[in-house]
Amino acid sequence: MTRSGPCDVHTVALNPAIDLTVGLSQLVPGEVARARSARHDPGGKGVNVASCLADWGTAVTIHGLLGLENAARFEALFAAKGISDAMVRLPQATRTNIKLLEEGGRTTDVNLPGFSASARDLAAVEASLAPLGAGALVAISGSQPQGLEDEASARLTAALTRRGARVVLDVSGAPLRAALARAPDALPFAIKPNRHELEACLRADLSRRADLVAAARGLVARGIGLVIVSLGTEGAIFLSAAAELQALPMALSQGSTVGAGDAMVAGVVAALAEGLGPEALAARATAFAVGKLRNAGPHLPEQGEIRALERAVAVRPLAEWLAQEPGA
Ligand SMILES: O=P(O)(O)OC[C@H]1O[C@](O)(CO)[C@@H](O)[C@@H]1O
Repeated sequence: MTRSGPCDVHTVALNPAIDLTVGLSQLVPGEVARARSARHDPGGKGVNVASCLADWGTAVTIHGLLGLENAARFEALFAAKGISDAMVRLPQATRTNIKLLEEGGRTTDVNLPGFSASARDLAAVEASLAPLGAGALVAISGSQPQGLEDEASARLTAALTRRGARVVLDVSGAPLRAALARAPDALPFAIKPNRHELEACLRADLSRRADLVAAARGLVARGIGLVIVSLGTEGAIFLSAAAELQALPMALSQGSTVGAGDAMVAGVVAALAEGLGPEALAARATAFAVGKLRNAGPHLPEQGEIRALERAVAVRPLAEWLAQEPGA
């Protein structure tokens, strides 16, 4: 595997998780379910992003917080994939999140709150990111542990942005709202909410395409370089000052959808690191997400398969998608 990338690439996971994926024929709430299979994978958004980037051949360092009690599973992943480990250890256990995967691919996630962290722990993560400035690309992903202020990810983003790093931020809820409330010189370079997360953050109904696009354009006008909204089987929209695009994946395989969004973030980071233009970036990000569906755990298929998927992604002007409002 070739290592590539003129940029210095990093990810941040403040609240990683071991994903316990339980295979069931069907989930019926309130009834006893007999599991057909179970597997444990090191996960959490920042871990998944780092793992997919490493599979692609990008040299990557992971930062954030990790429970000392069950760190071995993560350390084994980092060692196997050559991921540089700069995570701060807490004398606790990393959470286990439950993924109930039914035949046909429908997944129900039960995400636990995880360990508690303090302002001092966040300061230790900030210290590990302190050397990063211009030339660095940093993906900050996932929820924040209990004990940290809603501002935690926004604060890391602001410091990195002010030093000239580009931050790709994939958080939701109050942490996303806090990051978007910042002054233009402290905003992330890119965000990737799904439609529901953007609606919750902006407290707006964005079910109509026109409203969704207007909201995304508003964020670009405020100074976010790249706004990506993921739309499940409808693909994703990509808006920047340079281009407005929709990328539509080919027929999807029926694997667990867990981590597909993280793979998309990894694809965005890989594309930015390689200096790809907007169309190629949209195709790369979508191919990573589709490729991830084919694999259990935080793993991408090999490069050749991703490049074939990339060629099969349909990227078109956003105006075409906008003109086809369902029910209009
Ligand atoms: O940090 P959150 O929002 O609780 O999400 C964590 C979950 O998301 C995933 O990263 C998938 O996106 C899982 O690996 C993990 O269990």
